[in-house]
Amino acid sequence: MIEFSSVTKRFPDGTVAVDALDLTLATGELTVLVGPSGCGKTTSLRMINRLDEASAGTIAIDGVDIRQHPVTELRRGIGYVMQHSGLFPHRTIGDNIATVPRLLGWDKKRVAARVDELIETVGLERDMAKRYPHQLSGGQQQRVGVARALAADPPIMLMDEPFAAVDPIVRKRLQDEFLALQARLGKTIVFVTHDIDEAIRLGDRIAVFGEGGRLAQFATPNELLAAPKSDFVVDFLGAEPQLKRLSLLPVSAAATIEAPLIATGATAAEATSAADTAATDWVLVVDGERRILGWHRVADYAADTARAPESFDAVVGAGDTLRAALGALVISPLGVVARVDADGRFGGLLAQSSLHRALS
Ligand SMILES: Nc1ncnc2c1ncn2[C@@H]1O[C@H](COP(=O)(O)OP(=O)(O)OP(=O)(O)O)[C@@H](O)[C@H]1O
Repeated sequence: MIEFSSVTKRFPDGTVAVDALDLTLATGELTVLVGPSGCGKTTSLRMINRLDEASAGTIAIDGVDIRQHPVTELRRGIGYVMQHSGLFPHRTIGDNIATVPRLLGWDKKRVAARVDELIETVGLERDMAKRYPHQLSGGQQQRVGVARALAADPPIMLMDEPFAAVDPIVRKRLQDEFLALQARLGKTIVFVTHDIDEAIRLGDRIAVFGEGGRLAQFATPNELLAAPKSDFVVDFLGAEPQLKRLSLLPVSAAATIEAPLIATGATAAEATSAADTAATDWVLVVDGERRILGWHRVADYAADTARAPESFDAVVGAGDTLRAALGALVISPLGVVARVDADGRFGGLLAQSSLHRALS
């Protein structure tokens, strides 16, 4: 746990970068500090590893004031990923990653094994260890930056806009990989960005900073989008907060509605009864494994039970988000989306009311 208590940072020229910050960052969570330029995010981050010293207040890690230990000891437990990767340009990738383990006096074999392991962990090729930073793409350099910060397996990681310098497609890939990595490693991460969408994607919790280094709101992404505390936060969240919420919620978060299902070869009476129960004028046809074969209007089916079903493509997987469900819903001829499991078996129907209830 990292705890800011009434922390203020005033620079010698009088600039108040952080103003009376109270903030508790939970162990094992990824907390994002987000806000407009100059609002004190980086300064807050740099105070945790004492690259900047607080002018007033205290910062404690697991209940111990960070000033109680020598700085070198403090930093040993804190990985730091800088904007633009901050790699040493004249050292190879391997040597860059090995920086902290060597400082800690690990023997050569252990350092080499750790470098190999980390290069793979962050999704690079092993032979890249011999290259120099300028021989890598921006995205690859950022991966090396992450590997270097992870080298001594610190419990805490500070990340200052680590993915800001790469294009949106690479950024999204790095974010996905990083989320998968964090799911495995469970580090306590403090992540600075000015990009609210990145904050929403990555954060377990988000601290929104306002002008003058004051905390505007601290909440989970869903809480933030559902109940922004001030006009400033509303503005900062940007357009379509409800769509952003849908992209955070899994399909499983929405209640399903009654589904008019029939098996192939069902009688007209069975189809009518299924449709009546679900208050529809159509039915979905499933096979013996509950895989969707298509749909019929009940009236058409009653006239000819041998007719081929219409195709039904409005389908989402259980692991998809409600935003994907909404995308499928708007092009669904029946105004519903079917949830299916990994084997394509029917798992329930969602309608607009399902999404509405999930958001309210
Ligand atoms: N060494 C310094 N001396 C004086 N003022 C500083 C110093 N470092 C930062 N500041 C000021 O403190 C304020 C907060 O800066 P900080 O870098 O923490 O903001 P930020 O939210 O991280 O901004 P950005 O997103 O642009 O990086 C700014 O007004 C900045 O100009």
